[in-house]
This record gives sequence, structure tokens and C-alpha cells, in this order.
Amino acid sequence: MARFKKYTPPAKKQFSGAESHKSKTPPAKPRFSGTESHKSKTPPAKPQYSGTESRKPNTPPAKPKFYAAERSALYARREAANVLRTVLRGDAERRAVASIKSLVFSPSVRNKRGTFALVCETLKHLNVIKDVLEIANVLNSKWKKQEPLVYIICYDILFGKDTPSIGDAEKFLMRRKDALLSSLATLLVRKKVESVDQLIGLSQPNGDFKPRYVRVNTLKIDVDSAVKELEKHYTVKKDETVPDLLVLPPGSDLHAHPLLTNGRIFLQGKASSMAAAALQPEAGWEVLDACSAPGNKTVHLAALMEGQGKIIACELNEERVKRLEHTIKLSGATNIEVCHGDFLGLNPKDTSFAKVRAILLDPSCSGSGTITDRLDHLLPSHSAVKLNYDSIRLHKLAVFQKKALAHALSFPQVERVVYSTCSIDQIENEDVVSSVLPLASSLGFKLATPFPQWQRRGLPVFAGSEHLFRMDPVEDKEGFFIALFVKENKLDTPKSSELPQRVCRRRHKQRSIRFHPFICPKMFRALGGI
Ligand SMILES: C[S@@+](CC[C@H](N)C(=O)[O-])C[C@H]1O[C@@H](n2cnc3c(N)ncnc32)[C@H](O)[C@@H]1O
Repeated sequence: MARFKKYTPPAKKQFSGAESHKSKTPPAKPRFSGTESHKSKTPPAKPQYSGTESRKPNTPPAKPKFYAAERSALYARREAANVLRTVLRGDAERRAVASIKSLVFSPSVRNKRGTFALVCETLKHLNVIKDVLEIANVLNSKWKKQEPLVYIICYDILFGKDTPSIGDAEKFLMRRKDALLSSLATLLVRKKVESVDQLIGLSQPNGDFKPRYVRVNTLKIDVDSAVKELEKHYTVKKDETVPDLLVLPPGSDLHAHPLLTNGRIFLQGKASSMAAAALQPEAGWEVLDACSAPGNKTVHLAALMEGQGKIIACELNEERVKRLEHTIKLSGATNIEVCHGDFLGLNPKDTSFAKVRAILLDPSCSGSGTITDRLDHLLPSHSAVKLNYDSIRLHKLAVFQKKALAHALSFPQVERVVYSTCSIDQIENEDVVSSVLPLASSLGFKLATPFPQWQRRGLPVFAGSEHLFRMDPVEDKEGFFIALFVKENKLDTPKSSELPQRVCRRRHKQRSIRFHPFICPKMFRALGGI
């Protein structure tokens, strides 16, 4: 059994003013509270931690809070070191391990945000840290065996906001802080550079990181107001291709920005923002998002439809349904119906879908275009890294993708279908599209050209592949693929001829469909004999 449920929009007040996760933060004295996670929050006031430790005997009893924050930082460093150890070991053996993100999001890691930031920053500085350690020559054999932890602590000592003060490894390295700092100075001189950023640039020649893309949620704020707000702290440009997308400098840290925490903007990559834009749903349409969690494209569709009409967001995975619901809630969209089940199990002939005019199909894929997002480019062997998806897995994905695309095309009133993947593999892209072309043609569909000004088109493996849209992981810093099918009798409408000029990898484990207590009855019927 699977579950269908009507998404109930949240009470408005949840989005107003100081909201969402912020409201959970204890309002008073948040900076040193015992629950503090060391990296993700404002760093504690340095003077309390400074090497001289000049706390007077009559200092008020701040100790427990001080120790809680320090302990939290200590645990975060251990958690980060464990993740780093796994990643570096896999990388050294050229063995596919889970991505940094998936390691950090495993249940055993408590301080996920802090750990993720610490691992990424340490990896980014890793070559510099290694060089500094070599010049300083401070490690004895005991600490050489604990290199990942040493790297993490060195990052904190040399570049981090906090100065570690508890923990054996921390104390060992803090006693050698002067040697580490003077080795860093020596390294800058040797490499003839003035800043650590230049050093990092030298050690990562391809490390010109991706800009930070921000999609404005036009359901809550208009683009110009968002630009004005963000410009207070960042250099902001409007993207040339997607109108509601803004481009900020690489590494812009927005995680605590009020526009983000209250859902007025979403951190959404350029490629991901192009799928909904390619579909171009009109306000008032009914649209089906076939594989929707975590819902970035779903809420983008809602914004493009100006909150009007209806979106049915289908998702198979129960855990991911929760993320989808969270995204919807954050976006403020009130026209999205969540459908927990298998897209392939939906009956296209059911009256529930009689008015569906557009389908976005962004199915599970290998994610081979998202190497940069997986942060593999930070690994020492990044130039040699190839995502080693075995051909059996790719084949299985392609089988599902073909079925899902054929299914999408079979909804009777559908006139526009976008098929997108964050894969660069032909088997998941051009091959899937070409396999459904006879069916598409028999149903009156033609391939249309999303973003006609865009240079990179499909691989020339069948006639018509020039309509397909590709982004390249090197040139465009992420790999992505879009195919747009439009019903032939709709091709002349202004919408389709004036197409805009302008990340997932999950196995589908269950096929059964379960119903939620508050299933929408129409949806129940839609499942046909299930
Ligand atoms: C690439 S992700 C979608 C990302 C999403 N479009 C976004 O932009 O946020 C693919 C999703 O499809 C879901 N999925 C896989 N097989 C499915 C199926 N048969 N029916 C519905 N959803 C499915 C996966 O659980 C996963 O959440």
C-alpha cells in the first residue's frame, strides 16, 4: 500500500517575521547555550578563549556554558575526522565511497551542519595544511596515525573561528601553534603568494568554484526586492537565462540569512532551476511533478504558476516525502497536493488527471553531472575521480527512466512534458529520449527546443537530438540534461515557440502504494485497481 495525501497549507503565521527554525532557537543567551553547535552558530567571543586565558578569579560562573560549547566543538571535530578518514581512505584507494554529504547525513553524526562545514573547509585547505605540517615537522608517530583528526584541528587553529582548548590532540597542536603559523608564513613566501586563498588556488587549479545560485521565491518576494536585500552583503547579479535566479560569488554563506530561513529565497543551482523554466506551466494549469522530493522544482513550478492552478507532487520514498512537505511549507505554496506513491502506479485515464496539462519528470538518476556538488572535486585525487557507476546500475536506472517517460507521455490531456536528469551519461539521457520517440510521435508529441540560445545541445546520436539541452560539468560547472516534448498541435502557440532564453540519486525500493488517512478520494480512484 502507499499513501496519498492532500497537502494542507500551513497557518500563515508560520512564515511571518522571525520564523521556521529560528523560532526554535532559545531566544535568550543563545551564543553559549549547552545545545550550541560550534560551527553553525555565531562563534563564541574570542577573548574568553584566547591563549592568555586571563579570566579573573571572580569571573561570574560562566564555566559550564564555556565547557558545553568547547565539548560540542570537540565532538564536532571527532565527527568531522571520522567522515574525513572514510573519504580520504576511499579516495586513496580509488574506491567509490558515499559522498561527503551522505556520510555527514548518516544518523551517527549529531552535528550535521557543523561537521559538513568542517570537513569541506578542511578538504579545501588540505594541501596547505599538509604543507604546513611538513614544514613545521611537529608530528610524532602517535599523531601521524591520526592524520584526519590532526588535519581538522589544524584547520581550526590556522583558519577556523574557534581556538581549540580541550582534547589531547588539540592541546598537543595548540602547544605547537606558533610553529604552525610560522610554517604557514614560510609557505606563503616559498610559493610567492600573499594570501591563503592564492595558495588554495595554486593547489586546486580547477578550483574556481561555482557561483552561489539563489532562486527567488516569487510567491513571497519579488526579484528586485530580493536583490536589494541581498546586495546589502553580497555582490548580486541576475542570471542571464533564468529570470528569477540570482548569481552570488562562490562560497557566499547564506545558510542563516533571513531570506533563506523564511523561504523567500531557495539555494537552487542553475541547472535545477532550468527544468521548471523549460516546462513553462501557465498560471491556472494542472501540473504533475512525477518524482518530486525534495521539492525544489515543485515549488519553482508553483512560483511560475503564480500560486494558481494545481500541482500534484508525486514521491515514492516516505522519508523524502517529509522533505518535500517541508519544502512546500517553507515556500508558502498552497496549490500543491502531495501524493505518496509510485508514479508508474498512477492511472493516466483516471479523472483525477483529466486536466493535467504538463508533467515534470525528474527521475532518480546516477547524478554523474553533480561531481562538484558531491564535493568530489575537493578530494586529493579529484582529477582522476570518475564516478564509478557500474553499468548494471546505470542500465536499471535507464529502464525505469524509459518506463517513466513513456508513462508521462500517456496522460491524455498533457501537452508539455519535461524529462530532466542530473546525469551526463548518454544511456540516461539521449538513449531514454530516443527510445520513446516512436510512442511520442504516435501520441502527437514532438521534441521542442528549450532555451534555444543555449549552445550545448544533445549528443548527436539521433536525428532531432539538437533539440535537447545539455549542461557540461566542466564548462557549466554542473552536468544536466533536459528534453522537452510538446504536443504538435500546441507547437505554434506563443508559449512553445517563445521558450525561455535562458541535484538525487535514489533507488526506488517499493512499488506498492499506501494511503494516508487523509487521502484525497479522487487520488484513491486514480490508482485504478490498486
Ligand atoms: C532526482 S530526485 C527529484 C528531485 C526533485 N525533482 C527536486 O528538484 O527537488 C528523484 C526523486 O524521485 C523519487 N522516485 C524514484 N522512483 C519513483 C517513482 N517510481 N515514483 C515516484 N517517485 C519516485 C526518488 O525517491 C527521488 O526523490
